[in-house]
Amino acid sequence: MVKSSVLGFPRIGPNRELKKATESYWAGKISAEQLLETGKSLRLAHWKLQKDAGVEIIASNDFAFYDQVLDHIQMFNAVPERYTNLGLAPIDTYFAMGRGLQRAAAEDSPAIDVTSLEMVKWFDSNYHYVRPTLSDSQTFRLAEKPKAVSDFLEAKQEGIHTRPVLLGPVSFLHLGKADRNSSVDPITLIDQLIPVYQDLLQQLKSAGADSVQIDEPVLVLDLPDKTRAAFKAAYKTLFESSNLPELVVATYFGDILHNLDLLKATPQFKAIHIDLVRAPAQLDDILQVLAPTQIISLGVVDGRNIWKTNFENALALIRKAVSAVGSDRVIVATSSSLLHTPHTLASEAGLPEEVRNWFSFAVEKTAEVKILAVAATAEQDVAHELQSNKAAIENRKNSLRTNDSVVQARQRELSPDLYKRKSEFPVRLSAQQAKLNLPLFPTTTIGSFPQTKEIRLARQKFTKGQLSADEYEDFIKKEIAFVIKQQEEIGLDVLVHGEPERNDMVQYFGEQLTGFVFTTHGWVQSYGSRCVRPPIIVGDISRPKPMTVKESQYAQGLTSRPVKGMLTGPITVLRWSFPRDDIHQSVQAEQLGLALRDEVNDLEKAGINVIQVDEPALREGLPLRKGTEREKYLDWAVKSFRLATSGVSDSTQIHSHFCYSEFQDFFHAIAALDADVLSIEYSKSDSKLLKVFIEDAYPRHIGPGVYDIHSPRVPSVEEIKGKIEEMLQYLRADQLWIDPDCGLKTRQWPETIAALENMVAAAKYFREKESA
Ligand SMILES: CN1c2c(nc(N)[nH]c2=O)NC[C@@H]1CNc1ccc(C(=O)N[C@@H](CCC(=O)N[C@@H](CCC(=O)N[C@@H](CCC(=O)O)C(=O)O)C(=O)O)C(=O)O)cc1
Ligand SMILES: N[C@@H](CCS)C(=O)O
Ligand SMILES: [Zn+2]
Repeated sequence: MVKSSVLGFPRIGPNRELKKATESYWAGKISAEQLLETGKSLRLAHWKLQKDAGVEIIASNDFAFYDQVLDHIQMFNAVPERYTNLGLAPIDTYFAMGRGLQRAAAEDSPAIDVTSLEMVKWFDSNYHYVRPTLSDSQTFRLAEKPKAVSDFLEAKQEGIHTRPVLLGPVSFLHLGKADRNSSVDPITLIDQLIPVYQDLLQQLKSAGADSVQIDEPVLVLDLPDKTRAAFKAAYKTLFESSNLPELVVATYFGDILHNLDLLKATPQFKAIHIDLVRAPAQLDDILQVLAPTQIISLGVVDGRNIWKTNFENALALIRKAVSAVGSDRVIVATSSSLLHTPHTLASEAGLPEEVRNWFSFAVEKTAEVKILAVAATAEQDVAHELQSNKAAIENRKNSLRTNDSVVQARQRELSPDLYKRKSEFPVRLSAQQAKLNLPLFPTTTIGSFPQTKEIRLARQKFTKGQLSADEYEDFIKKEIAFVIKQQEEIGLDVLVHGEPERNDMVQYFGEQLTGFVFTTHGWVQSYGSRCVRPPIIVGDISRPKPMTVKESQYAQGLTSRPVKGMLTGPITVLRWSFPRDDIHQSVQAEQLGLALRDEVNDLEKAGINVIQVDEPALREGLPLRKGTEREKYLDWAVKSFRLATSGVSDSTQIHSHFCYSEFQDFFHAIAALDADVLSIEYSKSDSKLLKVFIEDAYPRHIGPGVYDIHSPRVPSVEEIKGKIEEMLQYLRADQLWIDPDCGLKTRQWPETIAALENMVAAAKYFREKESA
């Protein structure tokens, strides 16, 4: 019998119960016990719904209060000393690593001030994980009550037999980094880590787990030889241990053909899971190398998008595997964890019926794996489901909703001059300076200011019709006026309007463009308690009318300082939405580039002289492996940005922003954007990262972030001065801008003002020093 399997389920709950409970706990409104209770009820609900759907292989330990990698850091006692020293309860140590902790001294406790561990993107997704941060004297020790074991037992107690999921040792180390003041290469710690896995796996076996899913997603990457060697040696040692459960190695987000020898060398894995949504062509080769009793787990239901699975295509792959190895050695599965998909379509009352029938969220995908597993050997038992799937796929293919002849005609007429600014940077810079007259070390922010409870509530009231359009507009105007006043008082040089009118930097644009539809409950976790509701691209995209001009123009009218117009770039809108899978993403990016070009030009016409086009997702879109695909991607991605930004005059200053600092592997593309000013995330990075700007003699302006915005802690003036000093080792004073790592929407006002005041003071110090 072909079994069905879900590699992991979204944990936030149908109504973001986890987010609400976690934030309430942080605010001191509920106890740790109440938070743990919410976690437990979500886990049980999610296991139960999978069981009720008939899924045979259900994951446990896929739940996390903040992040699953952070869970492993704590489970292996790989917690840096600066957190263990604080004497906090385990759950608070956990959150301190996730989000930092700053607490004033009280009678019975000293002051606490720790930054968070670095958070980075999980492969090419919009999810962030907490990076294992390891020291030269690193040791690992299994927690007394490992979470993977207690979660397994919790499910068992409810009569649900699960397959625990662990992040594998090679991925754990490969995704980690050396702590500051350490230089350890994480993968060299593998021999110390393996005994911990041995112990954990044995404990899981004793608890009753017959099989464990061990995720080694790094197998889809180009791995250095030392990491490949570590994989072979680590699993050789593991498989020599007695009393282990069966191990299923899971890979996702790409093919593993370039690392196939590693799997050939480890035939003891009971099963191999592969992502056939991303890389269907790998199936043939994998089938060739399966060991005689090894099982193949086929990831045919997309864990990264919301489209209904094309059952006919999926069944073709499943049948191929069944005929090669027999039905008992085939599992039908989600391509990856369903973490990246919203909870259920059942909550979406507002979607047009035609479109709704094209989608499948986590609950519906859970049903899909089961239907496909049954269909593999007993098609007639699910004939009705197969028929309605076919009808939905056909309906989407033939829908008029997807085609807009005007957009398509405009795309056919694009000429090379649309991608080029009028003059080179030096000419533009003089024109911009003449207009803006900015000091050395100009200060600015990245766009958003605190999205307060009042702002969100006002928007909610407006959406529900409890506030009229005029009332809402007045409310937003007041917010903008407040933000402008604060910035003037703080002494910033280039101001922003603060983005109070935006629910999210992508959703807001999607809502104003044709070709998109929206959910009301389609939340997906982005990091920690933060969620996003990605819009869904269903058809050709265009901009019926200006999207941001009113707010920017209003803000500019309130001040004599320049106000930056603020847009989200084509690649970021594309990647943080659920894209179409029926046309190439480059076509969608081009449509977005054109829509944004119109907006940039309209902003300029409205008197906005500085325009920022955020592209934080540019890096995420980079194919995970090196090679020609990367260059092809970068070519169309850069073009879409240039299409959006090249229509302006020399004196209009184009900024772009990236909240990551890893440019090394595609710096040429960042340079090719030809933006006048780049702001990048930097505060938690090694200063050597800036070397790339010197090596390439980067001529334009750069604002590496001087403080972390994910944490409520306020950086001191001295701390910020230290950062600027570091930057000056690599960047010229006349090209350096001073700004935070990213937008301030998740912060509260008091810490925002305090941090920005310190930032401005630090900038002024260098400004004076330079002109002395
Ligand atoms: C810059 N980042 C972003 C990413 N992806 C995006 N799509 N957007 C981004 O900004 N990826 C990388 C990073 C990740 N960073 C963040 C930072 C912050 C958030 C965040 O704050 N998310 C909010 C939800 C934002 C939103 O859509 N808000 C809506 C709805 C608000 C809401 O919950 N309303 C309540 C009622 C009001 C109340 O009680 O508060 C409700 O509907 O029940 C809005 O503002 O209107 C979050 O809360 O998690 C995400 C990613
Ligand atoms: N302008 C946006 C960029 C976030 S990446 C903001 O400030 O929130
Ligand atoms: Zn950012």
